[in-house]
Amino acid sequence: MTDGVEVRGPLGERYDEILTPEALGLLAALQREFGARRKELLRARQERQERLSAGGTLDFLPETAEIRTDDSWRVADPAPGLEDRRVEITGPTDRKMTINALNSGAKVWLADFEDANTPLWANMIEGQLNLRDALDRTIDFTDPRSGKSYALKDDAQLATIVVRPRGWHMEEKHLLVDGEPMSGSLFDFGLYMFHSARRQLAKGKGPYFYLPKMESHREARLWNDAFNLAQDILEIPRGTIRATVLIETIPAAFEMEEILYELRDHSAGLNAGRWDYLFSVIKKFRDRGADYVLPERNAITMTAPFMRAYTELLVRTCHKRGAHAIGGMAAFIPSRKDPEVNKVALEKVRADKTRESTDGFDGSWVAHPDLVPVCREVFDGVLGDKPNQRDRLREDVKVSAADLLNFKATPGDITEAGLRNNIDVALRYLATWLDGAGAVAIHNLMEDAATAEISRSQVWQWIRNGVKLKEGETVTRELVERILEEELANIRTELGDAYNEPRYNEAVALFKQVTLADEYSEFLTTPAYVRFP
Ligand SMILES: CC(=O)SCCNC(=O)CCNC(=O)[C@H](O)C(C)(C)COP(=O)(O)OP(=O)(O)OC[C@H]1O[C@@H](n2cnc3c(N)ncnc32)[C@H](O)[C@@H]1OP(=O)(O)O
Ligand SMILES: O=CC(=O)O
Ligand SMILES: [Mg+2]
Repeated sequence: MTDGVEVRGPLGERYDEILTPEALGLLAALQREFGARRKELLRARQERQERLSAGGTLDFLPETAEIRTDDSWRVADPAPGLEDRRVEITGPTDRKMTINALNSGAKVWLADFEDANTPLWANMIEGQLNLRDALDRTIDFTDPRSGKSYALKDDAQLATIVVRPRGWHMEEKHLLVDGEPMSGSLFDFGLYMFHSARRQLAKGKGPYFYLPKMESHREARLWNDAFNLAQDILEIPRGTIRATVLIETIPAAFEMEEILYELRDHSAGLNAGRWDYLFSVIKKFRDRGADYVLPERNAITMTAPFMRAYTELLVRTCHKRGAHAIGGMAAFIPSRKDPEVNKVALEKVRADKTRESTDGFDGSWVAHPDLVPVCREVFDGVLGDKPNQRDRLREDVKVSAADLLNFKATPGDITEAGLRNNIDVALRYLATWLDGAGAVAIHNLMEDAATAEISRSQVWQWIRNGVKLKEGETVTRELVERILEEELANIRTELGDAYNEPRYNEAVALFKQVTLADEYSEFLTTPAYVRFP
């Protein structure tokens, strides 16, 4: 037992290999050093929210202008395995998907403890075991249901692993340090560092991370300090870690350059996390009336002026500082059973990746192994043999604060079908999440924590602002409750024997909590997490 550390989660098979006294010692050191600062930064988010709800706005920070105008600094050179990132596959860390993702032909695998993951204790610990086993090449297994066997290809053919820990808002309630639940971010980061950093270095790569849902450069500084402490404790040189930051909140879009600067010795660039970005826009301006109400989710595309402003600025900022700019997730999922669905998905993804590669992104994300070839082909078209296009400076891009906040120019409506879709998708997703899976295909689209946040937040915002549907009816609690019952009945009929009554009952309760309550829940996953043992 490590002093002051209490493991509250059950100890499954081989958990002791992950929760060693030395690993717990690193977690305790990280939590003790940074736990209070994390809470302060979360309070700062709240204060900014209060200012926005009271009519304030967002702008580039005057106090950091010097960082933006100083042309002399650049981020670290790309680390081994991260020079060429033209295709990145994302996904959860269960055993089968770990092998499939590593074998997929993508350059990078984002091993996800965030949007695509339900933070069940078992998922968190077994995910770490799977990552470690993959590095030791002891992960081969046979699926007991299908009988299919899985094995890793040769190391040279495997994707580079980049781990995405949970965001700063999440806690790991199964691990108490001095009586308090520790930060989920530091838990995921610390365990991966402890078990996998040296293994990665032995393979000529390194401990690499994707950092989610940040709202300010001060949060990036916290990560940078955590990197330095972990590297010092583990006696790994500072600067070994590399981290790509997801720009996926609207406040962070105003601090891209400062975020790169804070992490410059550890930076591996920025990624345009479009789904959480949309969620953040809705969340931050949720109380601000009609001018801030976006069209229904499926109507908002990456060509909406405010989305273009954000992605164009991201490429410009990254390349100015020598950093990679990585594109986001097109949600269309291919099908091995339905050729028409497959064709549509491939066309949509091709169009999305074509826009990104033309804009100057150095690579992009896919959600499924069958999308790797199309993404690779599109980026091959602009990159050829070059590993990236960081030399495309995009000095033509001029983006103002008003461009980033230009929500009014977004084409699209709010219809009853849009409201029904938000309710239906949120219910199905919540039932899946509560069952332990954080990503699922619904109506041929990938759904994860970020997309579900958009659906439930739109419902809350439309009620709060008394939005009128295109058909004429005003969105009220009563209307949402009526449609909820209707959509639930449809799901029950469609699923038949597979309908899981208790799970859906729980999903309904959670949905009501996060859409009908006066008070807005900052994150869907916070009240959802309370429902786990
Ligand atoms: C907003 C954001 O943050 S985006 C990033 C976070 N979201 C994600 O990462 C989602 C990643 N994608 C997924 O989880 C999955 O693709 C899903 C849940 C959407 C669909 O999965 P499935 O229903 O299993 O798809 P499907 O049946 O077509 O899968 C075919 C095979 O590909 C595998 N596969 C599918 N997606 C992935 C993936 N992302 N990584 C690894 N393997 C995958 C499946 O395991 C399956 O393998 P098998 O043939 O050996 O059994
Ligand atoms: O994490 C990615 C996103 O789009 O959200
Ligand atoms: Mg996200």
